[in-house]
Amino acid sequence: MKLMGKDWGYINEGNAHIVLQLKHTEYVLRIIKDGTKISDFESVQKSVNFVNFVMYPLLCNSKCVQEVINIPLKELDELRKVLHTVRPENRRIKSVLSKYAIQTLNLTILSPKCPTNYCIEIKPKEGFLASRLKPLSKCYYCLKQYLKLEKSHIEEKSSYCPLDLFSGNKERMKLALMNLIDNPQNNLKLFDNGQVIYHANSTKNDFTEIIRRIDIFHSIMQFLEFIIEILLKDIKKDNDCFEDISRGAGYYPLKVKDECITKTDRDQKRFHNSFLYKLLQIQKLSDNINIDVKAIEDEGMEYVETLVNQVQAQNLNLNVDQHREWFLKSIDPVHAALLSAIAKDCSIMICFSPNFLEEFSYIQLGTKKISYRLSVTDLEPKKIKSLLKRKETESRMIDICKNIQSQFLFRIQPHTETRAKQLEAWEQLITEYLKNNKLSTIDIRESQNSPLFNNVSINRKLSQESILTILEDMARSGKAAPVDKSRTVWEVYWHSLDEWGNMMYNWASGNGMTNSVCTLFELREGDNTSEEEFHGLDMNVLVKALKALEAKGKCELMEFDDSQGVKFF
Ligand SMILES: O=P(O)(O)O[C@@H]1[C@@H](OP(=O)(O)O)[C@H](OP(=O)(O)O)[C@H](O)[C@H](OP(=O)(O)O)[C@H]1OP(=O)(O)O
Ligand SMILES: Nc1ncnc2c1ncn2[C@@H]1O[C@H](COP(=O)(O)OP(=O)(O)OP(=O)(O)O)[C@@H](O)[C@H]1O
Repeated sequence: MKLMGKDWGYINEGNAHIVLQLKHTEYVLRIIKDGTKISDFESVQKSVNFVNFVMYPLLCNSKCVQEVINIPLKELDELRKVLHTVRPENRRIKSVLSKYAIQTLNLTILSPKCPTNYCIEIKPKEGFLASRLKPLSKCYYCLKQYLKLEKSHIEEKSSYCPLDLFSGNKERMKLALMNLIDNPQNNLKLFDNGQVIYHANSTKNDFTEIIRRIDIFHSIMQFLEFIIEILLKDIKKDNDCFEDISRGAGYYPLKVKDECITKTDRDQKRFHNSFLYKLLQIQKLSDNINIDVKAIEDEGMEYVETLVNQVQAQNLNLNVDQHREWFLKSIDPVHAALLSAIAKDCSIMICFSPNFLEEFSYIQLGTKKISYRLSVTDLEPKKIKSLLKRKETESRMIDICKNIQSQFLFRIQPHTETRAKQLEAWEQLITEYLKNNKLSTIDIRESQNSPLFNNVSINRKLSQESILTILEDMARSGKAAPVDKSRTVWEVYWHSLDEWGNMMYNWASGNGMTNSVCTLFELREGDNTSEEEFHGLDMNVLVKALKALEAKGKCELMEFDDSQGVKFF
């Protein structure tokens, strides 16, 4: 069948749109999948205006040409039937198509004039560690991998981390892209003249074969350098700046890490005029904004018109730095969070061709000039309720991650580096627990009754043998010592003996107590020390700390008939 008199082909689809290319033209149709609510012309037009006048200018320097098209109902019905056979099964659940479609540039091709067009699509996701996730040191994408695994949406966790891609550090960016190639999921695709040739089920060998077949790059590494160059390029100098990147070679080893690396700023700032940095800035608009989304009652789409009206009434060009900064500062925080949500879910499309075309930017590769265009898709407005959904997803992911982290804690790891991290985590847990409960001893035989070592909520106990391993490790750095020969009862020093001694000495000298005698009872339980950290300290630890102070000549311990005392000098 033809679509509005044109040959067409299926490109791909997401949750909300099916994208069809209109062959021999430079356009695609983004067919809207209708849910319970049928799209009306006015709302589709508002959404298109929002992309044209707000989202696209915020992110790209070129002009966006989206328009609303009316598909004849007869064609739409036929299209639905034909599409059924080409759509992936997991997407077929939504099959009501709107008669209003969005016509826009085909971003998988540079131009229908080029016989060969390639495109890489990257859905980069959130490129920074959101404040709420900092305690876990895991970014949103990496956390969501646990959730996807739990729901069997993926078979294997990806090692891709958006923080690497957005770091501005070229080596880390290569690592990010390599990890995407290894496990692309819905974050990486390659197209050849609009046909997907690399997708979620492809393997790295397929990628090697594709790069060989494309016959532009001499290795995957060189291809990645080409992509990185485009992502970091100063968009203001787009047409006159080119670089020879033909040195690309070598293999960057894939690393496995269990924390997302946040150290980026210095590199990122060097690229403040790049597309990647602009995208990150919009994504970051949501951080540190605490919005009570539940309190917002409307359908949550009014902002679409409000923002377009503001841009038009004030004649703003959001390509221009000053206009953009002013605009972003002046808008409602909820609206800023919505812009951020869109930027966190968009796709970067880089199409390129070995057929040089003057009207496009290019990268010099040895003697070849590779024309390209960088663009973004999926910039449609999101509903306010998607902010709420995200908050809930975050909370679930935090719980899953905490569970996994504590399960990991309960089996002492054999691998030296992992084991060292695990012991460190346990030492911290033990000291904090004892400190909060004003305790100083652990009896290993009774440990199974302690909530510290017996986590009922996840049904995990730490074995007596493992507890001994941890305490022995703490003893090596003077943070614990066995009390008995069988090494079952241990004193744990959440401050070292020296630190305790100094605290008592400072208290005595600060309160005019030097050269006079006070009993250990007064020191430990008297009203004068009730505000001090050593108040209530275990008697054995207190005496040991005073003995260490005595050895330094700063006090003298004394025995009376029925009690002990100390004189500070
Ligand atoms: O927030 P996330 O990470 O769950 O993103 C959703 C995407 O999941 P994924 O990229 O696979 O993690 C999700 O992608 P998929 O459909 O899984 O390919 C959609 O992009 C969804 O957007 P919308 O609600 O349809 O507008 C996205 O939802 P929102 O951007 O509306 O939150
Ligand atoms: N203008 C375009 N030109 C060519 N291909 C496109 C274009 N826009 C989107 N695509 C392709 O179609 C896919 C689906 O489009 P898009 O991401 O816009 O759908 P969506 O349903 O809005 O996504 P989501 O699931 O994130 O809501 C994209 O991942 C991309 O591969």
